[in-house]
Amino acid sequence: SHGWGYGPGNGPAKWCESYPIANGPRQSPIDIVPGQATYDPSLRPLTLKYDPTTSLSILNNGHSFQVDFSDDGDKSTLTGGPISGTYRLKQFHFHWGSRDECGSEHTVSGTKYPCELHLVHWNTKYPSFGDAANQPDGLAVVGVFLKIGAANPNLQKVLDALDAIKNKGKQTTFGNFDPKVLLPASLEFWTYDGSLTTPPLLESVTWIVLRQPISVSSAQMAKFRSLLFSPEGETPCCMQDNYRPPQPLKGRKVRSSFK
Ligand SMILES: COc1ccc(N2C[C@H](O)c3cc(S(N)(=O)=O)sc3S2(=O)=O)cc1
Ligand SMILES: [Zn+2]
Repeated sequence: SHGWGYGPGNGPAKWCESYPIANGPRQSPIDIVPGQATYDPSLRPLTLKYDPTTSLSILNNGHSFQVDFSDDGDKSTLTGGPISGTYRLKQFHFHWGSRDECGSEHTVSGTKYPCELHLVHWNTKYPSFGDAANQPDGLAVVGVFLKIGAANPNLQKVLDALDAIKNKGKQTTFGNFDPKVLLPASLEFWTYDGSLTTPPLLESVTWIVLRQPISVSSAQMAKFRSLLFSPEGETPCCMQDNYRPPQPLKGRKVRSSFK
């Protein structure tokens, strides 16, 4: 079937046809304008406690690749920041461009980064991820920008696994990985109420976008682009430009954890 994607016929401009919430009041991503963000001293520091024994597998889902975590306990959690309660890590994935000048979903004063990491967490006040994903405070996604610079050794284990999941639907085991190694030194952040940036575009995400990027080399970016959107046996289609452009702010306030 003609499922959603990032091509001319099924890309972000068309998603509203099957997902009318695409034009909703709290869509993501957005352009973050630091000068218009409000410093909020009531925001607590972010606390990310990840246990490498919860990492399970790595999957090419046909629109990105994701590393999945076991979330049947509170071993890998997000607390603090703008959220109350405990959110469990479910998966992380990336969005990237066909070239180093584009690829991130959030932008900063219009600046695009070549890649953006999303760490997806769900609110344990709800019985399951699926329930949480349909609640206005159900999900919290930590966004991390990747900036071209020195090769990032902490990315290499993830990138080395990509040869095994080249095509849509391929999955392989991916144990003993601590996603904390993918975080920058500073956990200063911007936060705002938003949505999933892919269908079903649910408006259930508290976004927490870190101010400091991590590094990635151009060669490492080429590795991301070696993945395929297409299943084995179909015409190969490089996985790249899998990002949604910034959406209207519609009166939302962006808060910062820093002055
Ligand atoms: C209830 O229906 C569902 C709820 C959530 C999902 N997911 C898949 C999405 O692609 C998606 C996109 C995310 S992003 N780019 O961080 O905004 S996070 C995320 S997901 O893993 O939560 C699927 C079905
Ligand atoms: Zn994402």
